[in-house]
Amino acid sequence: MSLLLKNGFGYLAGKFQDLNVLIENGRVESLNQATTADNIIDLQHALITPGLIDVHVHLREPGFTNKETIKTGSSAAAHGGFTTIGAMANLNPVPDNAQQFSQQIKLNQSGAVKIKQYAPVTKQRQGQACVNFGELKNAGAFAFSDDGSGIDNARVMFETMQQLAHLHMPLCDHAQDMNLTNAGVINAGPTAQKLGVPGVNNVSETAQIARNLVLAQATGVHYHVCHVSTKESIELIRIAKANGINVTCEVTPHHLLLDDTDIVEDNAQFKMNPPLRSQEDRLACVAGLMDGTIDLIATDHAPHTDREKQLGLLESPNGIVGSETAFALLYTKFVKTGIWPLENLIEWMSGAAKRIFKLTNVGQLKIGDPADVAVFDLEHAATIDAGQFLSKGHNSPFIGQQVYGMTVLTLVNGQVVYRRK
Ligand SMILES: NC(=O)N[C@@H](CC(=O)O)C(=O)O
Ligand SMILES: [Zn+2]
Repeated sequence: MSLLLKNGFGYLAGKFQDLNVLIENGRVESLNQATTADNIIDLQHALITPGLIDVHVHLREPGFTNKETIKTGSSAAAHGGFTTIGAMANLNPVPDNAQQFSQQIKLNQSGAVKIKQYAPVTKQRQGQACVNFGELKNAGAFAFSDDGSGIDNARVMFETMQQLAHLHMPLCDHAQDMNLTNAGVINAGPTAQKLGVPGVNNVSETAQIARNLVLAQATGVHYHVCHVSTKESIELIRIAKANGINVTCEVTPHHLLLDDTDIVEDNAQFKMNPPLRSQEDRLACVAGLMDGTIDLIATDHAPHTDREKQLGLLESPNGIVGSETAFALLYTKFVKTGIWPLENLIEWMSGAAKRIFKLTNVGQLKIGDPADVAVFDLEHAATIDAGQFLSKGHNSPFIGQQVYGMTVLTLVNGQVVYRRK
């Protein structure tokens, strides 16, 4: 069976051009010659991109399936145009041994998109005893992360980096020194003061990155910083890169789009970790991406129940959903306004992750590649509506916003995993 995606346009050979993508046996057969196929979908001049890649999501299964499941989380990803996602290990049980990890990989196969599974760095993600890295690499770990928690013990981090350097595996760091967070629930600053809640200082992130950059340099490990959020962190990473340290980092859509001045009342839809920082920090994130200090965009999709998020800033858990809104929000805010070239956004949301994490079996809209493809409607406005989410989580600060660039179609290995009704 062949499928032709007709009358689209996409970025090819350095420019945007009309595309007619022919897919056969799950692979891209040609990009602009075909006129017929067994099945034809007329894209009506929508944008075709390589399937987006999100290296930072929380799928919650097993352990927290009231918040999300592999099925709902991966369907949400497909709805956002993502065809490959990196799933974090803050699950219950934590997949911290080969048997549990293999079980997790099996569970992940029920997903609508390709799921790369992170292994934890320490047993039970407690930051104390390291997992057996070699065993988990062999079981299929794509990278290691204790995401959700920082690793406060420098010796644990140093030994981890030594071993992962040896195994050629990335260490993905949720950089946060728990001794410095001051039990904060939003960014430290005027907004926290006004609302009368404790604030998280920038140094809780940046100090740990500083230490870890030193350790990364000493070990040569690929050190990847998850959801970077402070201007000081970005400046340190900029200097580290200039000095040849093997560091990469990601930024979330919300740290590019929002800052703590957007929090006008006690509303936990604005509570996540790291918190929305100051406007200066937000602008540093945008500048860091544009000058190459920040390598890619990842959503940190972190679903929680409606009930949990109604608890208010002090009591509710950290995190917001992101899979289903990321591309449209960023397209609308930064591309439609002329701030970013469209091809950069596509690179930051797909190609960069494939390159940096050396992802295999992930298509990039090249002839012979697996047909992992996304199609976006740049012409018509839509309103972000939690009722349309396929995620179990509705915890988004962006509900009600008008955007362009909603997903029309998502294919994984040539199979339709999302199609707009
Ligand atoms: N990013 C978040 O705000 N929450 C994440 C964990 C985490 O990274 O803290 C979650 O799993 O809910
Ligand atoms: Zn995190």
